[in-house]
Amino acid sequence: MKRFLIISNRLPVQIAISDDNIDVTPSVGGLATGMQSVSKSFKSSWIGWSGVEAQNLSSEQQKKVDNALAKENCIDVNLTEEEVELYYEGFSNKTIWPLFHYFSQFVEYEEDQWQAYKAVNQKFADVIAENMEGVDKIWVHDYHLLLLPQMIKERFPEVTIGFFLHIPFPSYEVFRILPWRNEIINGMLGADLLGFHTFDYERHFMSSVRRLLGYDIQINEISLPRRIVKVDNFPMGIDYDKFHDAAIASQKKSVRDKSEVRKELERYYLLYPETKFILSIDRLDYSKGLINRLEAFEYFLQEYPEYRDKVTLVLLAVPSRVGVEQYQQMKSEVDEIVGRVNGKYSSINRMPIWYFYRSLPFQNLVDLYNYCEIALITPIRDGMNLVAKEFIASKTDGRGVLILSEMAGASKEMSEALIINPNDKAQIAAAIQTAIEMPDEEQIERNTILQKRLKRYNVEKWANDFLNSLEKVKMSEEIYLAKKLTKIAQKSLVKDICGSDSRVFFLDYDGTLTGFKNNPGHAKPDEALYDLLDELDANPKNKVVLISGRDKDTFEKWFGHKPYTLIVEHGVWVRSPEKTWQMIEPLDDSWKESIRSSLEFYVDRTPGSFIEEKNYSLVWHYRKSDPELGVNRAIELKDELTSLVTNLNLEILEGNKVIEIKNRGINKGRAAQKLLHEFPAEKIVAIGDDWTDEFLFAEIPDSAITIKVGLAKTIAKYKVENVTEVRQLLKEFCC
Ligand SMILES: O=P(O)(O)OC[C@H]1O[C@H](O[C@H]2O[C@H](CO)[C@@H](O)[C@H](O)[C@H]2O)[C@H](O)[C@@H](O)[C@@H]1O
Ligand SMILES: O=c1ccn([C@@H]2O[C@H](COP(=O)(O)OP(=O)(O)O)[C@@H](O)[C@H]2O)c(=O)[nH]1
Ligand SMILES: [Mg+2]
Repeated sequence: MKRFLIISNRLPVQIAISDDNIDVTPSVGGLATGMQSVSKSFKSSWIGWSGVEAQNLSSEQQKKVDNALAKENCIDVNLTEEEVELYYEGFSNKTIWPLFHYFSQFVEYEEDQWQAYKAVNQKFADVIAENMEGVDKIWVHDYHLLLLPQMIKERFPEVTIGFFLHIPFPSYEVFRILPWRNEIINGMLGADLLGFHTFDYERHFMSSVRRLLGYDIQINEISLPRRIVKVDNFPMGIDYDKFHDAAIASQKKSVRDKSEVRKELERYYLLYPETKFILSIDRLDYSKGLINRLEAFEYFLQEYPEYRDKVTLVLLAVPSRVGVEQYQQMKSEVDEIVGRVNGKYSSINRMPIWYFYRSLPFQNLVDLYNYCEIALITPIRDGMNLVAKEFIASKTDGRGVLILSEMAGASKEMSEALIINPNDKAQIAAAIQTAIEMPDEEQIERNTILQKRLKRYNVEKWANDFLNSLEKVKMSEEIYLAKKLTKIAQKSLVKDICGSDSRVFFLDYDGTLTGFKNNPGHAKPDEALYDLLDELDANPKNKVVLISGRDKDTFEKWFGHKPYTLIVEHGVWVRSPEKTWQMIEPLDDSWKESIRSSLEFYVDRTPGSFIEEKNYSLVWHYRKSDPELGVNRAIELKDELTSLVTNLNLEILEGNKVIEIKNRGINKGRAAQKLLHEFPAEKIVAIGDDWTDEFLFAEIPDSAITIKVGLAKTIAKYKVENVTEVRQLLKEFCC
């Protein structure tokens, strides 16, 4: 049976060494808690860091660590103290983490941290390489390992790679700040499937790909020169039943078996039955918005004095990344505010904030979720936030109110919560009051909907969805590659062609014989191309037909002196060798003025775009424009032209970053048919890259050898990857 590998910086268990004892404890944080449930239900090994700095270990201890991890199906990537400092605390948590959470003021740009980041990603690739036996799929997680997909793809091109980002992907305007932005995007594009929590993160990523690398994107697929990468959003779920069942079981426990937390909460409640517990749980991280939460709570106590004796904020801050300065600073700030609020609003018996700086075992956590009436979750930015989901799952009688920041990925799926802006103290305070006063029926109504969704789209479903998509990507990749011209097929084509007595070669120009340039006028034929076409044409058995959307004057300039047949403007004009240009059929151009004014309006509003005028068509080019603006404007323009073109008997042709308006019914297929009528040939070859070439493939006889350049969908029989391969093939047809 095939194995698959899960890769993340932090393993689901953490190792602590004291004297000769090895302590294995579950890791804290959404990735580990969520994926832990997943890894148990699949046959997989998990590769990551155990939390121990390797150079402190004797070989005896390392052996013990490895054994302890092996029991959990985990494999250790040793990190040295220096690597932890530069790669984990450094580039991961001082550069990417703050930048991707929009804290650009905290971002460090240190070359040595970047170098360490690359080296550790490579180290992960090495450990993966040692464990590849029987592996056909690898699922890489999170921002520590953004370069890893490409590193694996280079070494193991056959293996299918999925990548999931657990934190936000920022808007391009923020991402572009990073000096190493291109390397990072390219690293991620080594994956076959890229997953994000929300559609917003996905579209931010796509925008960066478009702007930085200029790749073509069709809805959620990116066409790389040799591969397709699929991008989608998969909002991570939780192990719903685990929380829900544990909460039910806990309620049934006898006093003796109850957790300390539960006993404490119950005792307090007996004394002060009017108390509402407001729960706040997260890692102590500036992205989680602890400061603004505490300030909003303080504001609430100040502005709503009637509630002072009726609320207690249970604040659980889990220690995290304590080696990073901002985290240390924040700890002091939190301590200070908690002190201030408690100092100001405590009475002899009551303290408004119960503050814990530690992590709690699962059962205590569930009891907190289950017992506290309100959860106050106010991150400034958060990839997802599983705590919000766990709180709702642990509500056994449907009561409970969730106050959730609109900046958490989870808010996209949890609109039944009270959604707040984490920077708006007054709004948060008002939400606390609403939560306290919310009637039970309303709480139950909201939570029933939330619970149903969380139970259905749980973490297992999330992982299955991701892995199924990964499987499909593999399949569609196979379909894409299915038409790829193999060496064997090529040999037999060449044999076929060379054994025949007459052949016609229909060759598209841009994207087929030459690569694209920003300015179409610069995509001139080079000497090697002239030589190749001359050689092909020299054989009297061959007829070379260049068939293009280009205008007549350009082709006259470039190929007028050559003895090839030229068909231009998608089939308006033909020029046979040693003859003059002829119109294939009579056409009208009186419509141009009315269309031109529409196009000019778009040129004015779309910097970088321009109009190309041909004899019987007008073309709006947007290759040099902002890619997203260009696509949007193209949609608008098409929309605007639709009614105009029908009345004028025109049609719109959408090509590669161009929109062309021309007389209806004129296309390369029709022109090729006419030519074949005059010059029937034993063998017909047609090569093209654009979808306008699909007309050509469709209209010529079924026996023709049709070849698409690139990976896109086609009715052609074969695909080649690029201009170089086209030229190599034509060279072989010179026989
Ligand atoms: O490993 P640490 O440095 O101790 O940090 C803990 C984890 O924090 C981050 O969690 C994120 O993943 C959650 C699940 O997808 C998501 O709900 C949350 O919004 C994210 O912040 C981090 O992404 C993990 O890699 C860390 O292990
Ligand atoms: O003492 C604690 C507090 C929290 N958690 C877990 O830590 C995770 C936090 O994930 P979240 O997505 O909310 O944020 P992250 O810390 O990953 O940014 C949740 O699954 C919690 O159950 C835990 O294991 N022990
Ligand atoms: Mg072309």
